[in-house]
Amino acid sequence: MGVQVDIEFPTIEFSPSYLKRGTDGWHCLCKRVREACETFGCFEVVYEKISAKAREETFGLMKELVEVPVERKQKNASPMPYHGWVGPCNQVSMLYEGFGLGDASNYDSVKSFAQLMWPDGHPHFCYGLGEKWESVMINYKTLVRFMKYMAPPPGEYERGLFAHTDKPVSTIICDDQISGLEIEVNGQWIKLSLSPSSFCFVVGDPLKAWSNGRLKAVNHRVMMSGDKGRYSIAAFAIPVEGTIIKAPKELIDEQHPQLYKDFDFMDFFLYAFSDPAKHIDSGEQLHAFASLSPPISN
Ligand SMILES: O=C(O)CCC(=O)C(=O)O
Ligand SMILES: [Fe+2]
Repeated sequence: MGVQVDIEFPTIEFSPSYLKRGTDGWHCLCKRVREACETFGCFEVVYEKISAKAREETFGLMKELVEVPVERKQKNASPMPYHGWVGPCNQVSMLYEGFGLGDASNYDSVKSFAQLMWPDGHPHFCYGLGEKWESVMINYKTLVRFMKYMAPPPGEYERGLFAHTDKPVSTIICDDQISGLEIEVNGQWIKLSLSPSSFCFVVGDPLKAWSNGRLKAVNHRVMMSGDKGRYSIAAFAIPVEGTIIKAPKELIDEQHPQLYKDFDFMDFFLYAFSDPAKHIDSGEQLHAFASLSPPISN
C-alpha cells in the first residue's frame, strides 16, 4: 500500500494457512489484527482468493449501475441511514453517488435490488453476493454500498466524502485502484492506495464502544484529484435489530474503567444521522451519545 508519509501502515495477509481457527498462524493473525485496530483503527487486508477477474467484473457492473436512469436510482430508497441511493448533493459532495444494498448476503435482497435497477432483468448482477458471512461476536447483516466519485475539475483536489468515523460496526472497502481514500493518523492525512488484491478494514464507532475504547475508530475521508472517476464498494456490518453494544467484562477493570453505557445499536445509528447530531463532529458522536462520566470500574 503506498502512503505519503513515513508511517508503517499495517498490511496483513489473510492466507488460507492462517485462517484455521486455533492454529499458531491464526493466533498470530489475530494478534496482528488487534494491534492494527488498536493503533490505526484500520489495516490493509491482502486476500488473494477473490480473483482479479471477479473484481473487474464487479466494477464493470458498477459502471452499468451508474448509467441507469435517475428515476430508477430513486427507487433505491430507505428510511434507514446509509441504506438508499444518494446522488451528487451539497450535504455529501457534488462528486459523490452511492447505492445501498441491505442484507447483501441474502440472495433475495440482491435479486430485488437488481430488479429495481433493471426491471427487464440483468444476466449477471446476482452472482457472487449471495454467500452467507458468519460473525463471531455480533450477529449482523451486511449492507453493501456501491459508490462512484467523479473526477474534480482539472487541477483541483476536491472532497468526495467528508471526514467521518463509521457508524456501522466495521467496514471493508474495495476500490478500482483509483486512489482517493485518506485516513487521519496523528493529525496528518494519509492517502491509501490499495493493491489489486487488497481491501481496507475500518473499525467503526460501535466496535470502539464494544472494545471499551481499546480499538480506534479511524477518521477517514475521500479526496479526489486527477482526471479519473473512482469506484468503490463498502461492506458494512449492521447488527440485527435489538443488538446491544456492551463491552465484555474481560475488557473492564481498574486500569480500564467502563467508558460507555450499554446501548442499542439502532438507537446510536439513528442518533448519528439525526438533526442534533449533525452539529457534532463525526468522531465525537459516540462520546456525546454514550460516554459515562465518570467511567465505571468493575
Ligand atoms: O469510498 C471509500 O473509499 C470510502 C467510503 C466510506 O468511507 C463510507 O462510505 O463510509
Ligand atoms: Fe467511512
